[in-house]
Amino acid sequence: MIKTNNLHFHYKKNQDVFTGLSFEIEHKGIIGLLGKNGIGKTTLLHLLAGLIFPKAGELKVGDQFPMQRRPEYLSKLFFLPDVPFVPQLSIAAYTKAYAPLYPDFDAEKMQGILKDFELEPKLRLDKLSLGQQKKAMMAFALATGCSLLLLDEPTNGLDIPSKSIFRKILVESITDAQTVILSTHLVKDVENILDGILILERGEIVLNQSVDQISQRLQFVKTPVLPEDGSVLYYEKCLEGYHILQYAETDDYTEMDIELLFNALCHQPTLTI
Ligand SMILES: Nc1ncnc2c1ncn2[C@@H]1O[C@H](COP(=O)(O)OP(=O)(O)OP(=O)(O)O)[C@@H](O)[C@H]1O
Repeated sequence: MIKTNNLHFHYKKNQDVFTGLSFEIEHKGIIGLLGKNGIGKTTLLHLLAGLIFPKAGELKVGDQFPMQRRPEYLSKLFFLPDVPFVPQLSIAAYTKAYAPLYPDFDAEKMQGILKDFELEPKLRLDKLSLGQQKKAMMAFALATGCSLLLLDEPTNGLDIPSKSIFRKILVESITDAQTVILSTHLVKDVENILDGILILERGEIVLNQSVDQISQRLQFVKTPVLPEDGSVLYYEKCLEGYHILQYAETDDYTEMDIELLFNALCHQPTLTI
């Protein structure tokens, strides 16, 4: 479980990023940390990775405090930054040097993912394009078997085929014991693979629910005419007329549109889902 309680953080005085952030994530699986540019997604991942420390309040992952940077926590955690740091090593040499830090590292899995991404282990990491570096590091991250994977903007810089390979590999690789938190402002890139959604807006978590809970409570409907019965929580104009978000009144399942939900919560952060 990930728990923050009254968490405060700023880089510079009088420029607060978080002033009392409190939330809990109990479920495992793939969790999308969504929010606009500059809202604090990377900051939250850095705090979870123990790279920066809370100014006040509590941040706990299971029974560990990330800021203590205990080896037993760090060996179960992998953080993949938006722009990965890569040494002047081949993928194979990097793996040989760093895999021993992760007790559950699966070399076969790494080879399989590299193959899916069409990368040869002999390639030098520092000579790859940004997208290729991200794919190589993604392969390493998934092979670590860490119980917490923090992926910052994982699809940023990937071409269109690589984005769908990434989604497929991620879904196939993750076990029930793992939690992946992936931050993105490209919500369409991760639609359909998320188990949970965390939306950050103006220093607060405005949505923290599983996709199942959201699908049970909300309906996403396209309609030529805007209902005037007060059932509409949020709407956007579209080619077919209106794309509306409303509370589910029937058991009919509708396909979730994360972008519509995200926009609804950015416009009305107090909306109760
Ligand atoms: N090293 C830093 N020093 C000072 N301010 C910083 C630093 N890193 C981030 N910030 C500020 O903290 C706030 C949150 O930044 P953060 O990078 O966490 O946002 P983000 O949600 O990840 O944005 P994006 O989607 O653009 O990556 C922003 O106002 C940013 O300007």
